[in-house]
Amino acid sequence: MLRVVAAIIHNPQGEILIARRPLHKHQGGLWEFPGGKLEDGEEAAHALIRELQEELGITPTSFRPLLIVEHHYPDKSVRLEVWRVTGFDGEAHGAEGQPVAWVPPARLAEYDFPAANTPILKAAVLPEVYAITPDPLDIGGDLPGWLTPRLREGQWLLLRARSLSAESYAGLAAEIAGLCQACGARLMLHDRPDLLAQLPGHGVHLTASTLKALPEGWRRGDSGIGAEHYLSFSTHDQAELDKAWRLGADMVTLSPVRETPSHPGMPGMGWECWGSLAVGAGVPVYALGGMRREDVTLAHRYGGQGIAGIRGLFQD
Ligand SMILES: Nc1nc2c([nH]c(=O)n2[C@H]2C[C@H](O)[C@@H](COP(=O)(O)OP(=O)(O)OP(=O)(O)O)O2)c(=O)[nH]1
Ligand SMILES: [Mg+2]
Repeated sequence: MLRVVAAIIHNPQGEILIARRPLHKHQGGLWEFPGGKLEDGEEAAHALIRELQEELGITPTSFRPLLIVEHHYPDKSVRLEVWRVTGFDGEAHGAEGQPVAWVPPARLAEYDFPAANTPILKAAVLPEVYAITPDPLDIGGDLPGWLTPRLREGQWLLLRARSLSAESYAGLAAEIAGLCQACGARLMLHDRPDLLAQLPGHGVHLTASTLKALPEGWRRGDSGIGAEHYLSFSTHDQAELDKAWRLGADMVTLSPVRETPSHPGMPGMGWECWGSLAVGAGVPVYALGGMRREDVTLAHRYGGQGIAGIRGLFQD
């Protein structure tokens, strides 16, 4: 397997840098995230710095692992180790004569990328905050009413409502899908891939017990989860993270970072342990368990995509 590093580089305007692969190269003519092959015995972080200096004339100063994608082309297999770069020295330009472009994340879909890039393009637009709805019972029953003033464009929402029957959940999900669509928010269904077909939902979040029950040969299509949908799993340890990655997760939550009132007696793993798991997960990881907004910075420092949670993550 060919080991490659690739970079999602952000500028202060929130745009992402892409480059066009020279025609004569593998996957030539398609757009890519700058990067290249590791040299023998080279560390990934070193390769990242070297490739960005060679290809763009910049030196990354702030970066972290984001995801790992293994893809089999008919002619070769690649392992793309994708990093997020949020700070760099120098002015990015096509140092090897290749066209480059700064693109707002929402417009990446207008460019043609190699097939291996599908999960990378999905990861590129993931938010920092993955908000989980409170149970309707805990906020007086009217979740749509509670959500309406709190929903924001670009927000991601996991609709969790454990107190509802399967049928009531489907009805509520339909209503909230409408609210999300109206304001440009994204809806993740809780453990209900069966509803994806009828709802303009964006994805599904499967619990750790569902993950455990899924056979190793499971593929997302088996449950009606398309390549365009986001697939997320709840995980708590290395074994669950590994399985989520093998089953093709686009993102995961990893918990509990801290002990929470909802799981008394379940001690938090703490940031050090959380970070050591998140960095090697191969998939964007959200910290869950006692999160406050200001914890986003910590989640990033420890190699995560951001934070997930219920209380404190909705703006009033
Ligand atoms: N850098 C990069 N490579 C990608 C992406 N998607 C994708 O399938 N690839 C594949 C194409 C290539 O087979 C491989 C990267 O090799 P490369 O041609 O960039 O390697 P390099 O920069 O070291 O180039 P060279 O020394 O061979 O000229 O990974 C992507 O987004 N970025
Ligand atoms: Mg390259």
